[in-house]
Amino acid sequence: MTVNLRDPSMSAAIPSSTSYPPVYNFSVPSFLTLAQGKSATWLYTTAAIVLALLVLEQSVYRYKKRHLPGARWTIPLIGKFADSVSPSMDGYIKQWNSGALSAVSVFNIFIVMASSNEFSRKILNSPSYAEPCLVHSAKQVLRPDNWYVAINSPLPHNNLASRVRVFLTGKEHLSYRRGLNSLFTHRALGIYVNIQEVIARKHLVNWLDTAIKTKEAQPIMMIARYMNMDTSLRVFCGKHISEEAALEINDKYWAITLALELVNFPFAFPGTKVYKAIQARKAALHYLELAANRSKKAMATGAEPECMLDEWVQVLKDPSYKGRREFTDLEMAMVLFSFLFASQDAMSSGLIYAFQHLSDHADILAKVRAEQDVVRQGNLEKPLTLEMLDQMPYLYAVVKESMRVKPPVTMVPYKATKAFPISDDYTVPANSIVIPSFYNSLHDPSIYPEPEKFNPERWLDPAGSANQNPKNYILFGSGPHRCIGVEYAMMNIALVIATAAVMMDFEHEITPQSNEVEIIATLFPKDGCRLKFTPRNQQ
Ligand code: HEM
Repeated sequence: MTVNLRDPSMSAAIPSSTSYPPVYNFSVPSFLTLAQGKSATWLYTTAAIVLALLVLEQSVYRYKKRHLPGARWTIPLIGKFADSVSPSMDGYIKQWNSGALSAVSVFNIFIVMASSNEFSRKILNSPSYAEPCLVHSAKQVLRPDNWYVAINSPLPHNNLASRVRVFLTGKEHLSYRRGLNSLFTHRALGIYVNIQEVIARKHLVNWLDTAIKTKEAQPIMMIARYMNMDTSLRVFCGKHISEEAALEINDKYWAITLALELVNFPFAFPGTKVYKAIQARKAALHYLELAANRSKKAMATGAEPECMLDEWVQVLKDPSYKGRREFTDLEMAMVLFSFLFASQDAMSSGLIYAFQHLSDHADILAKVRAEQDVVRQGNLEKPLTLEMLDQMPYLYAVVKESMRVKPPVTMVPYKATKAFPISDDYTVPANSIVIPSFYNSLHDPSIYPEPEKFNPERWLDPAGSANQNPKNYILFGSGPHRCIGVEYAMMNIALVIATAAVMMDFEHEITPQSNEVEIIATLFPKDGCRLKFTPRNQQ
């Protein structure tokens, strides 16, 4: 991060009240002197107040920062706003490497960045001191009238009816989340894997068709995002959502990704990014609500669950289910939307880098294929099942390693709800943002020798340092808010690359931007990962 420090000596150049205003050599009409005298006083007062505020701003920053690494002075009013507008990986790495804890201020919001595994885990596992917090635009997109209020005001429980619950905190979060866990059981994943397989094949066939026509490499960024969205919507809603609706949600969802900047125009006026994102959310919620309604009707006929909604409706009907209660269509839709919100960018990033890593390492791709041949017993059309995936340790090592090298989510903002004594010599001031970062944990050379190297083998040795230090693999978070979709996410990325590996060959067109990272909510290769596909064995 570049530090554009304002020269502290500049404050000395501000004229003192004794030398200002300068004396002019012309006479002032008498009717103006009174007004001039008043405005001069007003000017002095304003200047004094501004100066006092600027001094106060610096003092508060210095007081909160104490000995932590970080700029000695904060840029008045905006702090490191410029860095947050166009974040760069190099900038973040510099910040993380400046210390296990470091300080930064943006628009007078005091931020403590934690880069070590110890401190990052401590933040994630200290719910009585810190809780997740979303950037302002995310609150607006996720419906400010629900989850945001849910966290900040002690409303009676039944008033929480139409809120996205996954970002709740404390006991309410725990009990709500326990209910959602039933959507990711082994039984449920068994239903999803069939859907994922069908959707992945459908999209990969389309990728191949286009490639055969154009005979050129194409960036997979947007087509992979679409595959991912289609998969999520089918897994969540099955046949209760139409092709057209899935397409519309996908088209509009990009507006949501683009709105997830740290700082956005504060009002959602038409034309602003946040406005477009809110329109996209409204469209998505409309279709998801319809799907919830259709699922309830289908399950009432005694049909077998075919998607996440069906599974949920079925579980809720079970008289022995502890968290049994009614969920409105809108409530269900909002939970599904929060899953989309939590997963679309992270999953797309994970998937795109998995393709990039595999196409850059022919030897590793060959091993993935060899494993596929064995488990599929030579039948490459054979649909994958959970049991088959369980027999693919190499494939899972590839997925795990790909996301270690390029973690989709590098940090998660939390807020200190009270003074948080994070270390022996530093207490995070109450109401500061405190950000656990994952990158250094995942690139620690003492745990992952040659950390930049894509080396799936490191996960195959149970006694190796990678497997011996599972706490370092903090990619999905830790503690009460750890990602609820871990298994599902791993399974989906594994399934897509396994299917792609058996269906086609892919060649990476390396450009000067291939190894540069673009941060759009999550990490992406700057050139969108340009791949040339050909049907396998038919080059
Ligand atoms: C590669 C894909 C994914 C990555 C890297 C990822 C990463 C994360 C991370 C880092 C967190 C925050 C954890 C914390 O604060 O300790 C999180 C939370 C969450 N994730 Fe994921 N995630 C992924 C996929 C998914 C999927 C597929 C779903 C759902 C279908 C999902 C749903 C959620 C939810 C609901 C939360 C909030 C949990 C809570 O507050 O209790 N994620 N994820």
